Amino acid sequence: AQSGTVAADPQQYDQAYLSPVTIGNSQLMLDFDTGSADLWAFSNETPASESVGHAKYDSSTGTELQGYSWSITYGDQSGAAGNVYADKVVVGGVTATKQAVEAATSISTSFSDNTDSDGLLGLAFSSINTVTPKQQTTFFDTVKPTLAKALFTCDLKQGNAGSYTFGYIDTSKYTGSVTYVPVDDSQGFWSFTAGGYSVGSDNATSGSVGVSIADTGTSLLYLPAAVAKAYYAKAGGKFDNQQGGYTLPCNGNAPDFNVAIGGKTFVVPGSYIAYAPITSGSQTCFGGIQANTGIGFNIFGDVFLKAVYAIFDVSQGAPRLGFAAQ
Ligand SMILES: Cc1cc(CN)n(C)n1
Repeated sequence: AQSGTVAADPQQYDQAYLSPVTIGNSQLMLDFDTGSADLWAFSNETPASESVGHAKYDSSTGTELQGYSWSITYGDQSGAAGNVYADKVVVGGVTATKQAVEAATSISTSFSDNTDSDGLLGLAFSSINTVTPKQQTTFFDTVKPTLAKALFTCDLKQGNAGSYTFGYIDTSKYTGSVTYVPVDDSQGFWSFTAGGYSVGSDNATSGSVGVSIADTGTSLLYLPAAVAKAYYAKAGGKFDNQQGGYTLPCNGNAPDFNVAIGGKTFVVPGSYIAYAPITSGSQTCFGGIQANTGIGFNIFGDVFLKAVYAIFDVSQGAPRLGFAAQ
């Protein structure tokens, strides 16, 4: 049975985390994304003008799936599209001998401009994979039957390298016990229900945060508008239309955000919520908590995930998420 671990290296401001992946004879840095289900990469089929500074997948090592294609648009309106190959993919020593690899033939500018990232490796449920005419499986679903345990874990860190594991839980990565909650995979996401919340030292949580997805591919923590409003009322922040979201002082006094999941309270340090100066050197920071307006559910992105050790577990039959403090 297989198991392995791979580094998750943060980009500036932890905007995304990139991990080394070998596809055929190509080595690329991919953004592991539990909020989508396509493994796609810059490739020899990507226009040279769109792939300056990126490592590319050389599809000559793969077997083309004739007539297959893919096209994806993410929540931030970035997107890509292209052709499909079957090729060998290795992540942290875990090998998928015939993984669907989606070679990009067109890519939006936000991907072309981010030269740290050579593509995405989707870890949501394969039910939302975009390949047509026959949907393909994610890397995790492809290797799942060969893994020691049918699970993967995520240990992201603020401003430091974290890691993903496949097939095992690294008990040295967390403190205390793991709290498991059921996952509703009907929309293809790792969706769970978060409970009460509180701001700052008063850790008696109240209210209900509600339906949420665990999404490593999203940088921030998107919460109900009322919860975001309550947080910034205590944090001395304000909604800034020009910035397109809440901002707050970068002065190190941002209060923690506490949220109950499965009856256990998890703490997001205020320092994670003073996310990044709105412009270089500014004393005003863009907020790591934003309203989920227009999304329809909460997104527990990297601002939350780097405060916990997260276990994405289908070993029990029904999918579940485990969270532990780190
Ligand atoms: C590229 C990308 C991935 C995600 C989250 N799934 N977003 C919002 N953008």
